[in-house]
Amino acid sequence: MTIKTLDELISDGVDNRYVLVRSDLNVPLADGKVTDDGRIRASIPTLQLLVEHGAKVIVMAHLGRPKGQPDEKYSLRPAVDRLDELAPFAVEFADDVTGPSAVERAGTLAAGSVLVLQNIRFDPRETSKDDAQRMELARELAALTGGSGAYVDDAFGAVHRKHASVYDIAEVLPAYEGNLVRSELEVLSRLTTDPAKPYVVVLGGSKVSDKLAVIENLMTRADSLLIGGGMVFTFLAAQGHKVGASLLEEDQIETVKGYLSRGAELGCEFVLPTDIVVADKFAADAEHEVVPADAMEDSRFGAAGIGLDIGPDSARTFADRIASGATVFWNGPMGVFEFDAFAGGTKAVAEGLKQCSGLTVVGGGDSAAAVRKLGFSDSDFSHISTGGGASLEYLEGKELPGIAVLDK
Ligand SMILES: Nc1ncnc2c1ncn2[C@@H]1O[C@H](COP(=O)(O)OP(=O)(O)OP(=O)(O)O)[C@@H](O)[C@H]1O
Ligand SMILES: O=C(O)[C@H](O)COP(=O)(O)O
Repeated sequence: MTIKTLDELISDGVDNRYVLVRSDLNVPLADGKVTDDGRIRASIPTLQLLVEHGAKVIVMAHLGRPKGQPDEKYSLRPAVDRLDELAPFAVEFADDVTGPSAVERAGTLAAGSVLVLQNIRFDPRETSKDDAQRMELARELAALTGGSGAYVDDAFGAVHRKHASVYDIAEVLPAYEGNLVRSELEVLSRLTTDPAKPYVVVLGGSKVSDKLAVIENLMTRADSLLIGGGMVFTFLAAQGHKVGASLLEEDQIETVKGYLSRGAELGCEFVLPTDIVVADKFAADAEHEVVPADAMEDSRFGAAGIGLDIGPDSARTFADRIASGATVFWNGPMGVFEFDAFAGGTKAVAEGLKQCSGLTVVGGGDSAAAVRKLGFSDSDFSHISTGGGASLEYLEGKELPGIAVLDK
């Protein structure tokens, strides 16, 4: 690979030059306030370096999945306010993408200043499947730099998206890899190239079918795969157990059966929970009880019971396995951690990673938010990835468009 680095851009000289940076400021919000600012913090070092070297920095970022038009609910304003609070430099905001506000503010931007554009996904061309549409937007974005700027991709969380601000822009302006993208790739490559053994992978969360593909790839590398969260029930169903009203992807049961037998052939052990916390409803104040994983419908809620966390015995087993791993990758909460009663499994897994002396990597927006919400700090782990889907697609061995284009 011959990807140009941020250091190369800096040494070429950025003083008084426009640099368009793609950052991932896609953070969770509640009541208009940022509830986990991990991604914002992670985006600061690259911006700061450019500011210190006198660049005129224009940041492109998205928040959520608006439908290609302005929608106040998805305004980047709260994320930008938080960036302004945290960063050692002032941050301006344009309330459109390439409209009059962006053009005016970019035109008057001083050297060593940062301007963030409104949610790039307010423009339907950003995510368009039509190459010409995306390229048209990319050219408008490049025009904000007077046509002679540079592009830096620092949005690791979005490198798996073939979007105008991630992909096409790199064909219009000289393109460089931001330091966040570089450090993420460095750590993740240690999970795919000769990881120290035992290599333990912990998967949970609710996006079951998204994560099944990663299992296929990791089975050939990991020594054990610990399965929790909403994924568990498709695995338990594949073993012939009833799972009540829990999250279940019936059309994936056959695939999972295949994984279970292939895992055994490859020497990759699937570790499933032996007990489950079953509730009467999906709510913080739900009635709940712990039942064996192979007899979920024996709870007092019968077939209406919903599995919302792994049980305490499973949590202990998982934590012990994790603590004695040499390489651990974790994606996806073990239960509905947003409700205190169902956060036990996630907390135990995070504790296991904290105790582990090997390489510990947490990937996934919700997983990162979960560990912080549960009182853990970034220093309890070797690395908390800012990428959810991006880190999974990397581990699946898929080509990441945002990286591939930097190598063109
Ligand atoms: N048993 C369960 N039933 C239903 N939902 C669950 C269960 N266990 C965990 N979840 C939910 O899974 C969600 C997180 O899943 P997700 O797959 O999005 O995780 P992630 O990969 O860390 O996040 P992201 O995709 O944002 O990077 C949480 O909101 C949690 O409440
Ligand atoms: O949250 C993420 O994983 C990234 O910000 C990408 O967001 P997306 O899945 O909406 O493209």
